[in-house]
Amino acid sequence: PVYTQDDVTKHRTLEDGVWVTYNGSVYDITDFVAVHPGGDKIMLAAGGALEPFWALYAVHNQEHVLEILAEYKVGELCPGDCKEEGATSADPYSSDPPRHPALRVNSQKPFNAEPPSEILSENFITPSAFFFKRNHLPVPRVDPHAYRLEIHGLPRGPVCLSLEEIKTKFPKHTVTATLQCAGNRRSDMNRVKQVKGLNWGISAISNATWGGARLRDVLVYAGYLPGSSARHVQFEGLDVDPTGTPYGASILLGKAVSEEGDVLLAYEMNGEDLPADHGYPLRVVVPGVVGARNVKWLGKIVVSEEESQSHWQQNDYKGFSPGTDWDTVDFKTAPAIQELPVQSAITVPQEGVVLGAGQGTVTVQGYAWSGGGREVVRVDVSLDGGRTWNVARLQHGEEGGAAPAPPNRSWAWTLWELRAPLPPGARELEIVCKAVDSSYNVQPDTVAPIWNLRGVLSNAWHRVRVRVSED
Ligand code: HEM
Repeated sequence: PVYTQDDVTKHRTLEDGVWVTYNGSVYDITDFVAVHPGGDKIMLAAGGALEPFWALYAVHNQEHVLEILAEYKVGELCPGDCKEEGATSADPYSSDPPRHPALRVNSQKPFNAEPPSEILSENFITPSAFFFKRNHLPVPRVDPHAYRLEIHGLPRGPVCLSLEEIKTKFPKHTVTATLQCAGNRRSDMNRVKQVKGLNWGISAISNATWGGARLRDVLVYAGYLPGSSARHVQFEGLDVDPTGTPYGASILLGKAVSEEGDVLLAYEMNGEDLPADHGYPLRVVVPGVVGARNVKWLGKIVVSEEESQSHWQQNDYKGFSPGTDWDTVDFKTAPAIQELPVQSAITVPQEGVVLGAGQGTVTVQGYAWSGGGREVVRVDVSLDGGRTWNVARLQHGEEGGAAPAPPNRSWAWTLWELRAPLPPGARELEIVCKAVDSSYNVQPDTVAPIWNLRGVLSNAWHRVRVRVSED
């Protein structure tokens, strides 16, 4: 039999059956779940594809694993996008791409979702399927042959480039860079007092290798010369609201033209064409700068004396005092967020888990990152709510074969780990982490003093409470 992705997605529990797909086939693995050597992690794949998980857990790249899987085959997956025709209703989201069911969805339309945090720190490079998705509008379907990028505001006059020209006229450059949503960890602020915005956990952050043309090279081609009075580079997406207004944002021209800014017009993510959710066929990647300025489905660039006048540049993505509320806020008084502050969070163990005292040690893992290319120089971890501290072992990209980042160009996150003896007799641990960047910026210890009405820039010490069993 042939099954659609929808048929597979319906099978996500032991009661309804657990189905997965692999290489175009469908498997009913309900009976295998209890005997899986890797434990109940297998349930993360329920209703979706195995490939992105097996990219994380390379132990599966062996023949005997495929032999086990073959025993559970029940049919084929409908090739291509087998959505029922006629469903192309007036819904502007009807052409959104399929997504992996393991993502934790914060909003379906527009699609906003984060990966389960326990898998976030499994790999230095986040597989694209699990990279957090933050869309403001429906995903535009762009024909790569008809695609054109317009560039305005430079001496050569309006310049228009096809995708092929962007790929062939300019050298390809790759950059490994972490993107973080301004609202990452907003749920911590919500616990202090309700804010407006998607209730992101700790996983609205991910790391990928991006490939494309340098924005600098494209601007120089369009006639950019130092000394112009322009200060900003505005970007417009091809994603539009019902009135036809596109998503828009801007960055400083200085960042865009700097030899060391590494700003890309990216057409590749992790060695493949950009996925639809990440801006196919072309997006901006602005390393060290808040996700919101990394405009996807890029249609237009304007070099200007002015910032982008878009809603998202002017009336959103700004920080305010904890004393400012929706009656008193004046968005004109705060600058648009560009570089983000130093951040870290604990991905393992998860809140509420029970550790076995018999093991004698606890392993704590997480991520740390800072904006503006500032390197993470230290991560401190406490097992007792912040009274005593240990220094975590940092894992920069080099262990994965990446070259060390030059000074002030640490665009990628740092994963870290601490293995420490369990404090004797402790029945409960309050695990805390905090990172230090190369400018010796530190994270604030509590959320309340940095609370703001939009719930952005949430970077207080991350705390996770776990219990220790008696055995
Ligand atoms: C039907 C799908 C799957 C099959 C047939 C399968 C099979 C296996 C097998 C045979 C091993 C032992 C490999 C060895 O040591 O030689 C293993 C280990 C493991 N699996 Fe899976 N697996 C599946 C899905 C998954 C998924 C979706 C995940 C994660 C989300 C996962 C996570 C793991 C982990 C972490 C281990 C390593 C455990 C350890 O190192 O002790 N597996 N799996």
